[in-house]
Amino acid sequence: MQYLAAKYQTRARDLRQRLREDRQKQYTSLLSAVRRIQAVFRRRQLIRRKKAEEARANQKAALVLCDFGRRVVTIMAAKKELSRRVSYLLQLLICRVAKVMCHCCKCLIGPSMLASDLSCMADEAKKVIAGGADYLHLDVMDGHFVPNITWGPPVIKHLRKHCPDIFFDCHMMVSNPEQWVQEIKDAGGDQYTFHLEAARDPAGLIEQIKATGMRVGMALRPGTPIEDALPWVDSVDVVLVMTVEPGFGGQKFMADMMPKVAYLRAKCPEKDIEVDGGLGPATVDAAARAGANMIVAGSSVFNSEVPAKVIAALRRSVEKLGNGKSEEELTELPS
Ligand SMILES: O=C(CO)[C@@H](O)[C@H](O)COP(=O)(O)O
Repeated sequence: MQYLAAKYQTRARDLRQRLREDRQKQYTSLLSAVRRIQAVFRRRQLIRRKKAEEARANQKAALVLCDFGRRVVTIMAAKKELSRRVSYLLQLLICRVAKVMCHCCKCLIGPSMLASDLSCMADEAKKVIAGGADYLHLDVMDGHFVPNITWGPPVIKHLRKHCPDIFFDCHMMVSNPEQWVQEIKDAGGDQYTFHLEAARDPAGLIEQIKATGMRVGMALRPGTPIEDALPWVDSVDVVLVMTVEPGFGGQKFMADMMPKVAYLRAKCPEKDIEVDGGLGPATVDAAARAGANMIVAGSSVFNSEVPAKVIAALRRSVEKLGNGKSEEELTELPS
């Protein structure tokens, strides 16, 4: 009996020992797997940080070059030695030579609902959300600041019920932007973009918008020089550079607005820069190269049989020409 008990005790001890060793082995291999994964993440983070630092250094040098070039061109244009168009082209060239590109701002695509079939706005919104839209661009027009009327807070409020999660970027083409801040917030707006040309007290308006918790956007008509916006750029979240005269969809993209975008990108490497008007797969490259990261597109998205394809094409352009991603890192085009 004693012999048997001793035998089983020894066996049980051996078994416990083996179990302990197995657990130890499993734990060690799990630990080394976790360490390997951590190392990969750390390496990726380092590469990303290095790229961002390089981009920032390039942009600083580019900014000095841009500033100098633009000053010369502006002085010449003021002395009527250069036409406005030639001066813009020269500025664009200066920005290009200065390699104002590659930023780390996330690419966001916002279909403009103005181009949708407004008799079934909610379904149209759901269609582009399913197609990969990052946000919806909602053009509020009052028939005074622009020669067209669209919708206001009540329509936005109803749309919000159908699309509870998507970001609403409200582009306020109105003469009195101070009047609608709270209404837009209450209707479900996430971003309030006012036109600098319409604001009586931009600093006060920016504070008013911020107090509601909405993101602040500042839009510029094509004729407004970028210099007019500089005092407010640091206080807003997004600068919207209009690439058509505001008021209507389906207009021709104004490539001569790109120096504004490039200049702004060089000055503010981390700011969201939005472009709006005439953007589609055929025109987006110029905007992406100049440094825009938020792309509003109406007709090109809603007139397409497959909006998801257009949205992906716009995104790829910004990722490639703006973020400097390699071919393998780009968003895949849907089949
Ligand atoms: O704000 C506006 C027009 O004022 C834009 O949002 C347009 O709605 C863009 O439409 P497409 O030019 O892309 O068709």
